[in-house]
Amino acid sequence: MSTTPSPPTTNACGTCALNNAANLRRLGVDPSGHDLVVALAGNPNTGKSTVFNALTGLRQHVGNWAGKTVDRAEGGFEYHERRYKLVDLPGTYSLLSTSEDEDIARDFLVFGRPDVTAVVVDATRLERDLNLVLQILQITTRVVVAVNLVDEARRHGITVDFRHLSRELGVPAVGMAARRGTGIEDLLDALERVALSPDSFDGRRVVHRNRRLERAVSHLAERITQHVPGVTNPRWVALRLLEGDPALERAVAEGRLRDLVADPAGPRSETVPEEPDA
Ligand SMILES: Nc1nc2c(ncn2[C@@H]2O[C@H](COP(=O)(O)OP(=O)(O)OP(=O)(O)O)[C@@H](O)[C@H]2O)c(=O)[nH]1
Ligand SMILES: [Mg+2]
Repeated sequence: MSTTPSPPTTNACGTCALNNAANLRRLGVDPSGHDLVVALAGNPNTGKSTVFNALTGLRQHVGNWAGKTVDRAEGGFEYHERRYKLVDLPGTYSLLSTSEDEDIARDFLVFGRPDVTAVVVDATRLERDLNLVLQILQITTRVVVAVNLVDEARRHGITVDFRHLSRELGVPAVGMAARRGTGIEDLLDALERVALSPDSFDGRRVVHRNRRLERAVSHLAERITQHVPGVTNPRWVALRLLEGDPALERAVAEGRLRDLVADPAGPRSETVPEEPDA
């Protein structure tokens, strides 16, 4: 497990999103001129745009997602002399591919493989919002949970135990009141830690209580890993294939699965963290 971050350059960092530039461009995001790529995800109305503005100021560009009518904002910021590209994903309650917004957010996380994803959640609706966090953790464990609206929560007598939340999820959870700019520094620090030392975190993966489903997912995930060494999220791919996800089925049929889901640096040093049986 590496705890000493090395500067991320395209040549030195095998797992950085920049090595995935072709896929990023296909998704309509040009990462050139940046060292790291950060996605901003979250349920609608949790303060994503407020966080986005607090991080990027006026340095942002607004357009559409490639071939879609859905708005896309991207911008940049610098932190500790590294240039981060920030991509605002559409607000969604899930990633189950039941709407164009969900497709866009999901495809960006799976195929764009950002270095880190900040998931903005509403401190007054944590239970609802953690559903999306758990779904995202199935795809990538390079996650920071930005618990926004803590000022609003306080007014309702709600306090959040961030250390406990972070321990339970296996990734950093930081408190924010983005409208006042509170918590931005903590967010930046957590984004940097996850982006530079992703292997230091052990994001929670859901294990299915249905044994037959769990067996099928594990079996298929193993086959996928054999077929595509370096695949970053074999359990997620397995689950989607079992569900009959047309995009992934097409990728398998056309032999493109490797291009979409594999790490260019080859197999990662860690295995997918598993939970004990519930
Ligand atoms: N009290 C309080 N209000 C906030 C905070 N952050 C955002 N808001 C307010 O919450 C509302 C929604 O914020 P947005 O930033 O537009 O949320 P969003 O997630 O981008 O919303 P959609 O793009 O519509 O999904 C706005 O009225 C913000 O001013 C905060 O930290 N505290
Ligand atoms: Mg918004």
